[in-house]
Amino acid sequence: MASLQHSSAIKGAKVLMVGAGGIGCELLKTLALSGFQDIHIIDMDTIEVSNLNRQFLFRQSHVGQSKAKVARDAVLKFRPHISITPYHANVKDTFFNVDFLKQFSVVLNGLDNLDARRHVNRLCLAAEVPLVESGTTGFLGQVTVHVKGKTECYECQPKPAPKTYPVCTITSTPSKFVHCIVWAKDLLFTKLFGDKNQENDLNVRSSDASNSSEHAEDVFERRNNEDIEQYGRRIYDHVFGYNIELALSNKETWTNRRKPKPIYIRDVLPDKLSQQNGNADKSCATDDLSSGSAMTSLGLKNPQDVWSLAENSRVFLEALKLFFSSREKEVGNLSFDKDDQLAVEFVTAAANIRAASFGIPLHSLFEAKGIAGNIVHAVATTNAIVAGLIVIEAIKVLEKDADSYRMTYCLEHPSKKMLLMPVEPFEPNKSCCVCSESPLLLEINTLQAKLRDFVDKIVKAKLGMNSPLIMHGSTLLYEVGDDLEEDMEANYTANLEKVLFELPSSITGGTMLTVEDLQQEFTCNIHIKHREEFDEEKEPDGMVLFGWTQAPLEKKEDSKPAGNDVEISEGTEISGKKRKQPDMDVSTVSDESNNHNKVQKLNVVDDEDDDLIVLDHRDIGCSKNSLQ
Ligand SMILES: Nc1ncnc2c1ncn2[C@@H]1O[C@H](COP(=O)(O)OP(=O)(O)OP(=O)(O)O)[C@@H](O)[C@H]1O
Ligand SMILES: [Zn+2]
Repeated sequence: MASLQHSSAIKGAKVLMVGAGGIGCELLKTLALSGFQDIHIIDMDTIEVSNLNRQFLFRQSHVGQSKAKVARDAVLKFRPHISITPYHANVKDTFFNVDFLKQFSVVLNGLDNLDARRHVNRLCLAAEVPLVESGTTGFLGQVTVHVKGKTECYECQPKPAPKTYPVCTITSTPSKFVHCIVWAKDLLFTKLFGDKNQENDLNVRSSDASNSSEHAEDVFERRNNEDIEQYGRRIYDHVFGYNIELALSNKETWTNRRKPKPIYIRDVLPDKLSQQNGNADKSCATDDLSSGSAMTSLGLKNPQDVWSLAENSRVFLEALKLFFSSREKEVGNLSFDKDDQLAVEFVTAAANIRAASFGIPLHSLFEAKGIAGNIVHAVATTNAIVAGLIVIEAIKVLEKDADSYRMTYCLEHPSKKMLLMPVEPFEPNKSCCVCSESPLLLEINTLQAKLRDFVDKIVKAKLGMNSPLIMHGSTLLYEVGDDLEEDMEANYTANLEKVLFELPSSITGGTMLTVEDLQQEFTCNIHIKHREEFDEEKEPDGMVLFGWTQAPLEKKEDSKPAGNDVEISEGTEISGKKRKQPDMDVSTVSDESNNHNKVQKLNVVDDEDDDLIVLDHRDIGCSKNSLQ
C-alpha cells in the first residue's frame, strides 16, 4: 500500500512504458494497481500465440491484435478510471522525438533489444527524463535507474559482445555442439537456401580442390535435371564426407586433436530412400499438411528424442527436399529463423551429422532449437519481480530520492537466502561518449575503407544511430532524411562509395569527425587514426573503435573495443569512483567468496557449453533471445 507521500507522487506522474511484452504486461498491471493514473504505452508488435503463456493480459482471441491496445483494454477492465494511451508503433519512429519524451515524468523500459534500448536512453538523456531500464533472462533479471548527471546512463557500461567464434573453429575444428549449430545455420543453411552470393567459408574447400574436376564446379549449384534426392545426397557427401577427408589431409591440424570421421550417405542409408520413407514422397505435395515438416513426414514425433545418425540423415535429406519442392520460391532468400520448423529440423540434422563426425554428443531438436535460436525459456515470476522493482524505482525517481536509487539484480540461486541484490548506481562514466562529450578513437585504413563501411560498421552498428549526419569541419559528408534535395541526396550516395581519403573533405589520420543523430539529439566526435593492418580473425570489421571502455586510451594500448564485456565487480574503478557495496547485509555478501562473480555474471548466462550469452542484447548477432 503506497504511503500518502508516495501516492501524491504517483498520482501526479505521467509515465511512458516502452514494450508491452513479458515485462510490460506485468508492469502495466502493477502500475495500475499501485495508483498510477496516466500511462502511455508504446509497442510495435501484435500478439502471438507464443506470448500467451506469460503475457497474461492477452488471450487467444487477441492473437494478431496490437499488444499496446489490448494491454490497455485489459487493464481498464479492472481500473476503468485511469488514462492509458496506447501506441502501436516503433519507439524509433520520428513521432517519438525529444519533445514527445519531455511530457513524461519517467520512462520505463520493458524492451527486448539493445537497439531500442540505446535509442530510448538517448531520447531520455536529451529530454532529461529519468529512465528505469530492465531485462530478464530465465531466472536472471535486472532493473537499473538512469538519471542524467546523477547516475550512469544505459550506455556508460559497454555491453557484453554477443558470443562469436573463430571462423576456423566453426569451419574446421568444432569441439562443442554449438559450433556445429553455428556451422549448420550460418554456413550450410545460408549456402543452400539463402543468398548464394554471400561470402561463405564453406565453399573454400571445393575451390581448393581445383585439380579435381568434380569439385571445381560450384557443388552447391543443383545440376540440370538433377533429382532433389540425388542433389541432397551429393551435398551430404560433399560436406560430411569429402570436406572432412580433405581436412584430414592437413595432418598438423590433428596432431593434438581428435580426428573427425568422414561420413558418406551410402554408409548410413540405403540407396533408394524415397521408397523407404513411407509417406515421404507424399510430403512433397504442396497441399499436404505435413509439407512444412520433415519430422512429420518421417513419422518422428517427439522433439525431445535424440535421433540416431540414420534418422538425422533422413531428416537432412527430407528437409532439403521439402525446401526445394514445397518452398522453392523462398530458396535463395531464406535466412535461419528459429520459428521456422523446417529450418530448425534441417539445422538440427546437419549439426548432428557434423557432431557425429567430430565425436561430439548429438542433441534433440528441442535442445538444438534452443541453441540455434539462443532461447532461454522465460520465467513469468522473474518478469513479475522485475516489474515490481521497476515500480519501486519509478516511485523513488518521482520523489527525487536519489540516495535510495538502486540497481537490483535477480539472482538464480539465493545468496544467504536472498535472491535480490540491490546495488547503488554508478556515477556517470566520464568517458561515455553518449552522456559525456568524450571523443571516440577509430583506427581505420583511410586509404581503403569507404564511407559506406564507416556508416554501416561504426555509425549504425556500433553507435546505434538511425538518421546519421557526418561532418568533417564545416563539410557535410553524409546525411539522411526525407526532406533532402535530390542533388544533395545523389551527392551523399556518391560519397558512400568513396574511400575516406578521397572524400570532398579528405579523412586522414588526425581528422576529427562529428557524427550526429538529430532524432536522438546525440552527437559524438570521432578521432581518426590511420592504420593499415588488421587481424582478420580478431578485427573482422577492418576497423576498431575505442572509447566505450572506462580505461584511458592513452594508458592502455590494448584497451578493449566497443561492445566487449566489462566485468563489474566491487571495487572496480568507474570514472574514478569506486563501486559501492551492495545495500544489503554486507557481511553476507563479502564472506561469500564467489558472490561478486554472481554480479559479474548478471550480464551473461552460462549455457551448458560454457558459452557466454548476453542477457540484454537479444537482437544482435547470436545474442540471447528469451521467451519472456
Ligand atoms: N523498437 C521497438 N519499439 C516498440 N516496441 C518494441 C521495440 N522493440 C521491442 N519492442 C517490444 O518489446 C516487447 C518485448 O517483450 P518480450 O521480451 O516479452 O518479447 P516478445 O516479442 O513478446 O516475446 P518473444 O520474443 O520472447 O517471443 C515486445 O512486445 C516488442 O514488441
Ligand atoms: Zn553514459
